[in-house]
Amino acid sequence: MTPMLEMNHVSKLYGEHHALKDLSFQVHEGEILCFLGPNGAGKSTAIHILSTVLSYNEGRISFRGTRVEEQLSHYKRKLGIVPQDLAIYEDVTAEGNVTFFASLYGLRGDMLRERVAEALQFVGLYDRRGDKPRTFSGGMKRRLNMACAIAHRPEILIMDEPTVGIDPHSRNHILESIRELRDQGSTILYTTHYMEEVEEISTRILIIDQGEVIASGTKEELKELLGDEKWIEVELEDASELSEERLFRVDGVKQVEKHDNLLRIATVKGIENTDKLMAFFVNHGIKVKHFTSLAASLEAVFLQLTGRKLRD
Ligand SMILES: Nc1ncnc2c1ncn2[C@@H]1O[C@H](COP(=O)(O)OP(=O)(O)OP(=O)(O)O)[C@@H](O)[C@H]1O
Repeated sequence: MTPMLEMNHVSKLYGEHHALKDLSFQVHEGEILCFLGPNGAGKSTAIHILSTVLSYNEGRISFRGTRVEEQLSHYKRKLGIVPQDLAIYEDVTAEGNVTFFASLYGLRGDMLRERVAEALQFVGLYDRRGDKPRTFSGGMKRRLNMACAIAHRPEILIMDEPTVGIDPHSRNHILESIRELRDQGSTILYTTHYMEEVEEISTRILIIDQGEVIASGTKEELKELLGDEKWIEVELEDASELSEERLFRVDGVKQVEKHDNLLRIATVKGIENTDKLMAFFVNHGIKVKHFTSLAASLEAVFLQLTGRKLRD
């Protein structure tokens, strides 16, 4: 089946720096595809290129099999974009904001009024439609930002970290709205560095690091990459005396990543090695500040693939 949207071997350079390196992926109809990656991974760059506000150096982007550049105005009408930075007018009512953006997509008359009301209801701001965003909380502004992007019923909704720094109520509202939109037939591309959100809403995930896709799949498929590994995180008071080589003598230790006084140790799942690891530090007179066993999470997958945490 032809993918809805496709990036093929796209590279983006800032001077000598590759923000995207030969990035390829497909977005299929009806999915919630989440881009997960640390700050600077290239998520926003990819989103800006797909939104057509940023050029790229190499590669090809297609919408339903045809190059985007060959159908630019048609493609743009199918898009809904929720940018990372708020794009709303603080001194125009909520209704005025949504009306303005929806009319840019060609909606007029009764249809425009209906869709604006529907979008405001959808994000839970209908009762505040006559108020100006300057009186809104950060979460309400984010929800209004979303209403502006959905009133014209886009086929594909692109959201760039839409929940950064907002209250839990608005965050939950946005996440629930995304699932509902998908149930109504929309396709969603969502970027975040919050793995909890990815766990909650994704139907598929692309893990991006340093401008490259390093893994993709459903969360279950990605967790299978962990195989028989279990990660343990240990914070030491002073790791300068630690011999990493000796750690490998502890049964089950497969990999050790050291960042100052923080150790991340990959061990074989099932071997009861936490006691032995603790004993190792005690026997070597190394004080342990924290000792945590990491759950089989997307964070652990990222750690296994890169040796770093998502938010290092
Ligand atoms: N205008 C620019 N000029 C130079 N370098 C840039 C520019 N925009 C982004 N970069 C670099 O490109 C890389 C990718 O940045 P990008 O903003 O796409 O990452 P991101 O994954 O969206 O991160 P964040 O979560 O912080 O938004 C980073 O190394 C960044 O420093």
